Amino acid sequence: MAESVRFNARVVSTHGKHSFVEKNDGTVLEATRKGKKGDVVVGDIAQCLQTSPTQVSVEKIEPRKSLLYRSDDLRTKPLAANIDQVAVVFATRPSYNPHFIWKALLAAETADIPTVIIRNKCDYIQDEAAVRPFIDQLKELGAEVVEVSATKDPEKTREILEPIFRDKITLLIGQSGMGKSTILNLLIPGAAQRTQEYSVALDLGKQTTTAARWFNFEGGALVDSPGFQEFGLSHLTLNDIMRGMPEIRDRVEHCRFTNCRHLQEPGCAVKKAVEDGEIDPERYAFYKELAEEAIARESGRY
Ligand SMILES: Nc1nc2c(ncn2[C@@H]2O[C@H](COP(=O)(O)OP(=O)(O)OP(=O)(O)O)[C@@H](O)[C@H]2O)c(=O)[nH]1
Ligand SMILES: [Zn+2]
Repeated sequence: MAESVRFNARVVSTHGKHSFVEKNDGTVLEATRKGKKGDVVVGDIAQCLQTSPTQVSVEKIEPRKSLLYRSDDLRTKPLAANIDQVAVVFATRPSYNPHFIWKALLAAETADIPTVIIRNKCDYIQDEAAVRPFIDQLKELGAEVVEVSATKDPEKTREILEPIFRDKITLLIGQSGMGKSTILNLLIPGAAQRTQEYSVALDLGKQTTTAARWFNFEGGALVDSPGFQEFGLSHLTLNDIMRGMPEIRDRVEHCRFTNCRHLQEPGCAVKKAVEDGEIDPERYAFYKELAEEAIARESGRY
């Protein structure tokens, strides 16, 4: 093949310095990025220059329609690019962390990406009473929630999820063990095995695939992210947090001070709503924790 062949291709997985891109015809090629490290994100459209029959060099990344981040104390990492929606999978067993789901909602809201929440394992009917208030609250917060049982009723699960995922690029996230892989494999048989093939091709071993992976699905795509227990938000500002929580955002105009941070300020409409039982104390505690962290970060920065 001529060395000067150039084309655009989708980044379907990243592994440190290496990534894989998929051409329109379905061919997957190994890609390297010269000079710049770590700026290739799953979901990116990469301008490629073919360097061998199986390899390309990424020359440039096309402008992104969206970019979702997650962060820890040390750094902020892009999770996926160009996604249309985030699907958060959770189940009552093993136990879920409400903060994980709230943080995912907040991160997506800040990145201007809609969210759908998938409650899996609804065959555990004995957990129904405990989980219902949480689901009702998610709906009140404006989230779309669907309930499925990927192993007990795969047919129905497919019926519910197909129309949600069709023609869209969806990032799947969830804490470990919630059934994300089961759902992915139900919709795209063999998806989990394909993930391993990438690692084998690069001789990376099974453990090294830690970034997101792209799978074409019915005119759109499912992007699988690694199971993680925490969804860090240290890239958000205090303003992002206030604007990203509907029950805070809707009350700020009634606070006495226009720059109210809803912590110790007198005449705060948010704190009043907590006292009056209109805002869930747990949601306020979640806000307070994130807000205090953001304030500490912002004051440390200047
Ligand atoms: N009872 C029940 N079990 C399920 C359901 N869906 C998945 N499971 C089981 O839950 C366990 C975890 O499922 P996985 O699909 O591996 O979970 P995951 O979210 O991909 O977890 P990680 O691989 O750690 O990210 C497996 O034993 C599944 O068989 C369900 O609808 N009901
Ligand atoms: Zn206030």
